[in-house]
Amino acid sequence: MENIKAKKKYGQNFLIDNAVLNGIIQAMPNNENYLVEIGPGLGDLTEKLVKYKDMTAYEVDTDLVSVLRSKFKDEIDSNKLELIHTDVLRTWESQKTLHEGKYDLIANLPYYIATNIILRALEDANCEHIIVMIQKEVAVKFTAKVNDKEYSSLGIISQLLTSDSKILFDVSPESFNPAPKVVSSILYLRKNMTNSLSGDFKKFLKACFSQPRKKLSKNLSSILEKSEISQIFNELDINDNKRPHEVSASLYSQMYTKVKNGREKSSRG
Ligand SMILES: C[S@@+](CC[C@H](N)C(=O)[O-])C[C@H]1O[C@@H](n2cnc3c(N)ncnc32)[C@H](O)[C@@H]1O
Repeated sequence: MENIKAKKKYGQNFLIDNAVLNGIIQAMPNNENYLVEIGPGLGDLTEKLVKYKDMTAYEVDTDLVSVLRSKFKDEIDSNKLELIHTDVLRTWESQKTLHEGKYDLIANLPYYIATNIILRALEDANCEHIIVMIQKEVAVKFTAKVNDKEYSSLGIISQLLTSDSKILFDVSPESFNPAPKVVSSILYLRKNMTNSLSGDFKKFLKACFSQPRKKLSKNLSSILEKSEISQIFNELDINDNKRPHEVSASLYSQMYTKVKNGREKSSRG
């Protein structure tokens, strides 16, 4: 390693397993989309990706950016690689998308903000595929289906915004330097480009799962009157005994629409 000490605060666990790097390359969708990488690190994945497509890489660490600038001088000079030195979450805050045009996100993500990055990518209208290495535990949540014990708001959001979600393969800690404490997985999400989340849907889900083992109706009582809950459950044929993980993503979406419509009606008087 180029005399660079991994920084914990930036979630730096460098991938050193060539078989895993090749596995990620094989998972790349065969399309005309542009490529975005978050956290190129020492550039081992970048080196393989840039052979296939022009791309942009976002890196927050000043020391790594200078290593990358010299390692990829030719690719940067020929505009095959655009290297942006920034906190990628700031870019999303200021411009809503990481690339003007359809793109796929491929990355070994910094785990301390992995969930946040995936949620931003799911809501970025230009991002079509998300193929990222993250903690297995988080990957399982994004792919969980109704009645799975890991099914929560992440699985619901993922189901509503994607047409395919799966774990491609697991990666053991020894494939990294330094080795993380947990097993990792490559998560694959293909977005349904016509769907989006409305208004405060994420806040609504937070209330629904505030106490995951309690009944959904109990959790909803923190934001709705008892009579509203009964009416909505009746209309959607939801049994009052259901726990939050026993209700489908589509029903959550329909429930939210009813809550929102009810609120709009009452504010109109
Ligand atoms: C798990 S390492 C992956 C490094 C490299 N891609 C690899 O596979 O070996 C995560 C990378 O994300 C970078 N990073 C952490 N937080 C970031 C942020 N907010 N914005 C952009 N990059 C970030 C880290 O500096 C690090 O290079």
